[in-house]
Amino acid sequence: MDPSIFLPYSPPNGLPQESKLATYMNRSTSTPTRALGQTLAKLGLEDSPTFTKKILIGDFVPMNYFGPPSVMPESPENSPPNTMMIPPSTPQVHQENVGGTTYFYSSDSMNSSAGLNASAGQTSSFAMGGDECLAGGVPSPYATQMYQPTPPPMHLTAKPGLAASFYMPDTIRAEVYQRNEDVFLTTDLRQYPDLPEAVEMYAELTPLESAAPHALATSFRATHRRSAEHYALRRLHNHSGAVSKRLEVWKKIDHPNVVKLHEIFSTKAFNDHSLVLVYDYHPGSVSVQQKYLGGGGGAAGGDTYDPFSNDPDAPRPYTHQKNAMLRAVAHGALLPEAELWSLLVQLTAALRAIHHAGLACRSLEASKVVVSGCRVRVAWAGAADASPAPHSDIGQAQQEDLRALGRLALSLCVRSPTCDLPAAMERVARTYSADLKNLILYLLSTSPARRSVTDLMPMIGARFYTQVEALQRRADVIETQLAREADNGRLLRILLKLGAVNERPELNMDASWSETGDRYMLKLFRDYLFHSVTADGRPWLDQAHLAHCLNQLDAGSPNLVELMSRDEQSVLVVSYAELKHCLDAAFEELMLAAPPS
Ligand SMILES: Nc1ncnc2c1ncn2[C@@H]1O[C@H](COP(=O)(O)OP(=O)(O)OP(=O)(O)O)[C@@H](O)[C@H]1O
Repeated sequence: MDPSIFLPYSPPNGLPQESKLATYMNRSTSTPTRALGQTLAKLGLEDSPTFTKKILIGDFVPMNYFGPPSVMPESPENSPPNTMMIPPSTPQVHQENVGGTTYFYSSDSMNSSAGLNASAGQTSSFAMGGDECLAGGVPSPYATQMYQPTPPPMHLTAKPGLAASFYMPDTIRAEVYQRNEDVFLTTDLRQYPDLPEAVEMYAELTPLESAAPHALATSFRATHRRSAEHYALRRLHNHSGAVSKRLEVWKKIDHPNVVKLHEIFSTKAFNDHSLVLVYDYHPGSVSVQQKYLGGGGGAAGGDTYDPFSNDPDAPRPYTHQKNAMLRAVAHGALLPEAELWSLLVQLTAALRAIHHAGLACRSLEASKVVVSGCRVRVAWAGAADASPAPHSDIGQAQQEDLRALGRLALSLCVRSPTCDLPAAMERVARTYSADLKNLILYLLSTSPARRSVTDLMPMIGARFYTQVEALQRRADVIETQLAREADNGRLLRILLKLGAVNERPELNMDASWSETGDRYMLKLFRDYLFHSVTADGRPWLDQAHLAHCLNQLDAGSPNLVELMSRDEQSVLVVSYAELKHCLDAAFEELMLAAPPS
């Protein structure tokens, strides 16, 4: 921020020279004290016992955190914090002693409309969005993009309310944490003594599956040595000979339902001639096989019957009535139809992209489709194409992809990796809609007529809109949470700055650095934020108040705040704009002294 935007400060007369405030005022040449609202008269600090080292908030307990409509800066970065309020003359600082406490304020500010936001309890808005951001009828572009509304006052003990107002819903958080956790999970690498430390630019190889003897391919999570990004590596063992040119086309496929292929290289790091395909790593992914057809809950988890078992004692599907089917859905044995459509819509979208690129998937099976959250992706895309296959007809392979999708859909319907076709179709007919049955029949068709993935669209029909709607709703929820978290990140950055400045034992051999100049003001502000107490001396913890004050600081609001010295002898009335300037200046000083990163 340009320091010239601040008016020069003329030292007041008669400050108690021994006070820290005087030190501050004498040293600071850039930060004027100004603007005290009418509400000063309401201050109820006279009764403060002088012997206690605490900052009373009594009257400061906010009835409403939003101050009166006030002039907002055009932008915190490039505009003066309150040019519209500051008269062009040098402000005169006055002091007044009330009950042993000295207040400092400027004469010009006596007529200021800016109130002591926290103490006044006024009901108008220090607006946080929309039209409320208008200041004196002038819309502030910065104000309109400021923050989520400050939540109503809530105390740190009120957990349920806090969770709703400040933190993201548990479901989203659990999903995020699960993904974060995934990349920290490590396998006991002693089980893999032959694993190289690094392969080309990839290190920290962690097998994604247990090692199978004589496997033709293995998969790893790895970390890029330069970017530290995680990638999924597919190693094709003993791959000698040419690499298909199709892999270059696969690299160009960038689709949300296809795991992206980035790089292909051969290596001898595994003591053979391996070909390694490098893909995006999607933490928390499990294969459709694992999620729906393998271990875990549901029919495939072993707690339900195999409807197509040859065992004559096994329950036959046709003996079950419709309500038994519905019960099975309710207990997770059968997949709800909506979930099936979601999987199918996403997989047809993937096939559409692959086929339009003139490629074929060739490996659309349950173990090669991965799910993370609601997203379904074709994994190891192109790996089946790694070796050139001169005799393969791509059109034929695409027809086979559609049949593979039909088989996968059928397996999901009956929750079994293998099934007898007529019996499975009968079950689909009894359990699911005719549309789903017809789609599967179409996909499984062996008719010589060439079918295209785009033919599937009319069969999916309105279900496509349901999927779009569901995705949009999810996006809405996530965007709302993102907005909150963006605010939290912003507040964290201010706190980090404050933390770096406050109580710093020394800077550039100056042991009093954090106690003098601009930093003294920041120390008092920190006390006001975190160490306020109630009238009877108990800690006053109100997260909404903290968030509100930090927001005002970040915005450089012209609203005023009272900062009391620890000896309670002085009260400094200062605007958030000034505090912001102090913080920026102090932090810049730190940055200059810090070694280059
Ligand atoms: N891009 C990816 N990001 C994250 N995890 C993935 C990715 N691709 C696959 N996985 C996960 O890696 C695990 C192993 O996949 P892989 O295909 O090697 O399994 P597999 O069934 O053992 O197959 P194969 O026997 O052919 O190696 C699966 O749990 C799968 O969910």
